[in-house]
Amino acid sequence: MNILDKIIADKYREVELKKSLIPVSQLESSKLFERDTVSLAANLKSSSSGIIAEHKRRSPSKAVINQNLNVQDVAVGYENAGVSGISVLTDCKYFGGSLDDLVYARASVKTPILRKEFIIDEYQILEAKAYGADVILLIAAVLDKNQLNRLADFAKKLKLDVLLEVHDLQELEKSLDAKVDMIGVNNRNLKTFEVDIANSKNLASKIPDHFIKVSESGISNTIAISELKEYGYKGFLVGENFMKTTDPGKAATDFIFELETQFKKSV
Ligand SMILES: O=P(O)(O)OC[C@@H](O)[C@@H](O)c1c[nH]c2ccccc12
Repeated sequence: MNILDKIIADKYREVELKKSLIPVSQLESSKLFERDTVSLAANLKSSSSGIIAEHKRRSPSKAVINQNLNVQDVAVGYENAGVSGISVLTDCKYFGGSLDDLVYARASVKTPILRKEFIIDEYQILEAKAYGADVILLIAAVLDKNQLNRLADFAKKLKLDVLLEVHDLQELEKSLDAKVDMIGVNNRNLKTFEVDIANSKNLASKIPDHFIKVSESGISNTIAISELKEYGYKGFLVGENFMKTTDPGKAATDFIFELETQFKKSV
């Protein structure tokens, strides 16, 4: 069993347990359930920085990244830096996150928030909405075509944006019928942890133009972003590069400043 299989096997058990503890009616009665969501896709279409900055304490590929920070401080720092979106990991066992992280981040910022989770069931989408997310992630590697289409439609009905993540051509082809705004190409293979930005470049031309293209993982400098922009990418998901510092908000501010300076030089 690879790590992704293990995560998903655990996730099915976790979701069954949660369903038995907290009924859907309780999620639907959350105050945040009524909140008007903010669109990440719309932000990425406008001339925003395109940076989606992630709160990630640890990961199976890197062990500890940063355990000393407060999610609210990180979220506010990212918002002040001018990011287009904030991604909050909610998986506990492998990433050290929680739904509490999501709700605390929500309480601190207006920027669209992505619930970064291994979603396999509608119940988790209801949770995302109830805890204040604007966007959910769907991972093509762990869902069949029917699940992808069904979960994407369910999220859209709740007025949540969907970022559909693929890693290779086969996953991309399986995803093309889903009614989502954004396709994310993960530069990290979730089964082997190998990271290569070239993955985004290679798949770019295969993604139809009506999807907003997002490049995910392993982005550690602004040159990589300039290159990815030439391939049509509008969104850039950056985690570790910010989270490994003592002040991720400052790291994001410096990064976006550098990006803008680079852009001005090139025009
Ligand atoms: O820390 P990085 O290399 O900048 O990567 C961020 C993000 O792309 C990564 O955390 C991620 C991409 N897809 C995922 C799916 C599940 C968990 C995590 C992820």
